[in-house]
Amino acid sequence: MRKPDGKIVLLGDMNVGKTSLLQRYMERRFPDTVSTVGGAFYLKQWRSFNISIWDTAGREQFHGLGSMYCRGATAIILTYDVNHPQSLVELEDRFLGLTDTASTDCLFAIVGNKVDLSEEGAVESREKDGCSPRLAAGSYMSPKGPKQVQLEDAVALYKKILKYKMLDEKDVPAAEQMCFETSAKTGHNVDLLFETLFDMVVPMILRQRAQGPPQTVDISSYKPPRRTKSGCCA
Ligand SMILES: Nc1nc2c(ncn2[C@@H]2O[C@H](COP(=O)(O)OP(=O)(O)OP(=O)(O)O)[C@@H](O)[C@H]2O)c(=O)[nH]1
Ligand SMILES: [Mg+2]
Repeated sequence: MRKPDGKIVLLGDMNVGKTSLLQRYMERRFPDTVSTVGGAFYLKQWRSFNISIWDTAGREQFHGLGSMYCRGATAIILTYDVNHPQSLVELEDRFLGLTDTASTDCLFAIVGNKVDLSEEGAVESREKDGCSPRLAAGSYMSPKGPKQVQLEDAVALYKKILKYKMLDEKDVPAAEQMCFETSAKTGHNVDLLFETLFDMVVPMILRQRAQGPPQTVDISSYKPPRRTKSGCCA
């Protein structure tokens, strides 16, 4: 198997929907999932490039593995559940530190999943199904509450990440471009998320290729200087 050209890693608390997002994108469906053990990956061919996408376990007991999965990552998707504010807090408290092993120019996307469970998301998906928005907005049809985490909260986290990584806002993609709200259930924004990242990862792969392999010293070709009589070691 050819070595992948780029690596994308999904991180985030358990139950936020990392596996579901990946399956929605790769398999075009929303199957029942079981909580991930360790990690698993898919290979995606994007143009002429092979990109590996790693799904990781959010459960605390697997936390130690996170930084291993992030090693050399070209992009990291930090995932939270828009209906659980604590899952956004966990991204900063528990997951950001795991990304220290990623590539130095690693991209970060912040993804709020399960928007279909909140009022706005629910109305949106019913509109798509042909229901009138007026009816759909009626309380008897919308037992769902408002979204608990706003997009601005994700944007604020993105800016904190830049600070943590000591990156300048003008050198990286804008927060508005890198914060997404998705639903693995309806497919809302899922293709947009992955394909935006693939398009951003490709120039990084090309840049890394142009720089060539890391500079190393070939000790097999090293010839020690010949000792002479006049030399101090003679
Ligand atoms: N309504 C709704 N449910 C979702 C969505 N995404 C995932 N779920 C459900 O949330 C639960 C957890 O989803 P997973 O994809 O297994 O979550 P995970 O982040 O991979 O969890 P770990 O593997 O334990 O880290 C499952 O019951 C999914 O069906 C979504 O967009 N909308
Ligand atoms: Mg999972």
